[in-house]
Amino acid sequence: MQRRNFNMCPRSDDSNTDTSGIGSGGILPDSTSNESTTGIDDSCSETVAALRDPVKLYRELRDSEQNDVKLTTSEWDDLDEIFNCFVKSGWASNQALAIYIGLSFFPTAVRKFQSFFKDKCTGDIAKHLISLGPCEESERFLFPIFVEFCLEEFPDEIKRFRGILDSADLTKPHTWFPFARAMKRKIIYHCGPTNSGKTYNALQRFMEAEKGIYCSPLRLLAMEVFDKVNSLGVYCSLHTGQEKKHVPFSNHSACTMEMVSTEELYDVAVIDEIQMLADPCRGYAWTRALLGVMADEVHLCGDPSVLKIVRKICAETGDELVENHYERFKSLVVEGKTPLGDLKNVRPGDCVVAFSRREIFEVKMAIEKFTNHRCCVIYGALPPETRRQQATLFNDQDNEYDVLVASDAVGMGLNLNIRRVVFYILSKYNGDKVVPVPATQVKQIAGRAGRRGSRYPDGLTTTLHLDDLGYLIECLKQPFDEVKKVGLFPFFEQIELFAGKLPDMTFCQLLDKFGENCRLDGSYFLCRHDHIKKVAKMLEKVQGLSLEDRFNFCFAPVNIRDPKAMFHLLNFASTYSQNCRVSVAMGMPKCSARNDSELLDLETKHQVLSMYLWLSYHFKQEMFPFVEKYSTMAADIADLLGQSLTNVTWKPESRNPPPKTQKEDSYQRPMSLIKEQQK
Ligand SMILES: Nc1ncnc2c1ncn2[C@@H]1O[C@H](COP(=O)(O)OP(=O)(O)OP(=O)(O)O)[C@@H](O)[C@H]1O
Ligand SMILES: [Mg+2]
Repeated sequence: MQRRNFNMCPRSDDSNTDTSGIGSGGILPDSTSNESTTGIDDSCSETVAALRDPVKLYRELRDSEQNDVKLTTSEWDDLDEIFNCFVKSGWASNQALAIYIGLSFFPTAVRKFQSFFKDKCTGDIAKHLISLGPCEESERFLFPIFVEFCLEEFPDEIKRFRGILDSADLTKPHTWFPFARAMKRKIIYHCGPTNSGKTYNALQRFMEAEKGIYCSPLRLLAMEVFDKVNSLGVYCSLHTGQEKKHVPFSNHSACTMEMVSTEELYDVAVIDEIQMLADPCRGYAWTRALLGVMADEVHLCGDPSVLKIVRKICAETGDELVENHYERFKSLVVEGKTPLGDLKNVRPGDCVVAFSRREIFEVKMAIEKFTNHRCCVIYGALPPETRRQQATLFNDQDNEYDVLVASDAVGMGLNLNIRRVVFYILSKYNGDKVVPVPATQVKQIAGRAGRRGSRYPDGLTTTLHLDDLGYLIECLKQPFDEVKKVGLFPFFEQIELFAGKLPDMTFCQLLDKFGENCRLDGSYFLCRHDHIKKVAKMLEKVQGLSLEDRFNFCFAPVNIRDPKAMFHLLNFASTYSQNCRVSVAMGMPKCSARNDSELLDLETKHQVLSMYLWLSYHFKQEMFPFVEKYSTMAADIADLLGQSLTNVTWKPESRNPPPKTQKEDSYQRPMSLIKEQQK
């Protein structure tokens, strides 16, 4: 492994080699005389101490007898204070990483060094240090001596920590895919705003190719491409975490990003929504696809935010990069002077966007109560099949469902007959507090209005409240932020190697340790994995799972805030660990939901079945033998959900309501007009 690259301490790996360049640099002629074992109260000798070669200085201390230096009590206290400062020094603890003294071991090492120093120090050194006091300069004086001390005293600790770091090395990720590196790939970046034809053009090449793969950010979009391509006469299969539809004789496939193979050869690969490289949670899947897919032509579709970093990555991989820039077919118009004001003013083709399940239903019910419009709904907890059914209902002209109420789940890539996007609200709960919706997301969602080829080719957008209009305009005007880092997450093999160095840790502790110790190049970040850790923690009580099984169970698609879904996942893992065939212990609902808790129950039931199907494709299939039965059940529940949504007449609840009390500095929105009306 390469040595860590730090500002100071360019030591060679041989701990017996003298260190040049550590410390103040000015080295006096060799002075082996141990002249000052008694106190020398002399500023000249203090300067001498400052200038001495730390390596030699350490050796002298080490080889000297116990000191008989005479210091006053307050001077000893001063020395302790200096060491207290040293042990807290961020600079010193970071520099110590260069010799593989880890952050957790650093305080112990410093305390041992402190005892050693107080036992052995000579008067001139002690006085010099005391004269510096607890400050950066004293840290810089002590550090190189500390380095020598550690190298001699803690070789095992250093070796162990070095092993850990070596196994948590995520640098140079482009070298992880030697087969893709052996190819001369041509990367075509379709770069532009929403509704500019990026995906359309990439798909043209995809369909012309002998063999192609389309990688989607969402199951729903993969299904849309699967349908579209098959309808145009190109046989195409579908491969998502939960579903494999093999179309006979097909050479084309539409998959979700996580499912793309880096072992199969393709002529054309399409990686859609490439800006998701920077997604804090799922970014690693885009990075893996970009670095690893084995295709002669790789088409990337997305906004310009990741263009620079893609250029950098292509320079590292040696791939040729072609950039195709696009403009929006028709510009998006903000209805500047007239916010909607009242939900009574919705018109056919409007999509009202809210960010919680409760608000979505609140809006739907208000519109249906106060107007003659009927609303379809799309939100994240709905199965893709139900979202698609709702989208079709909305797109279809021959019915009364002419308004859509949706969450940000509508934001990516979908082509809907939307004339105007109306933001009911421009803040959302991020799991911690209520924050303004990020500008990139606002643009993405507003970009759903006025799609080319739809019934409304001219797109409009506005807000319900006048107060929010300024923020909407600001978001649309903002240029795309340039992304500096893209996501990475270790493969199982990397975690396994790491676990080998820390055999007594639970999987959850391993993930924490990996996060603390992993090394990354400047263009990469480690993706957030709180979700995985939460599942790992729950599965700790399940005995008998191999590390690989645990790893795979932790990636199962589960809503960690839904206790019922978590309970089922725990059951699946327990049954699997006992080597028994896994089934779902759950009754099948007979009719559509009559109230909100029944609707929530349908959503959960579908998620549980969907999780089962996912597990069946990620574990030995014979352990999950009821795939057909549960697929049918899942489809039936998706239908029931669709029926339920058209009949909603009750007051909905949030699945995960945000805390009631809001901090004063958090984003506040005006109360909805409907609520005011109701008051
Ligand atoms: N050359 C074209 N001929 C006919 N239809 C087109 C053409 N280009 C794009 N379209 C249609 O315009 C709509 C928007 O195109 P597309 O989905 O490719 O946009 P996009 O830039 O990928 O948008 P987003 O960023 O939202 O994904 C689609 O319905 C697509 O079929
Ligand atoms: Mg697109």
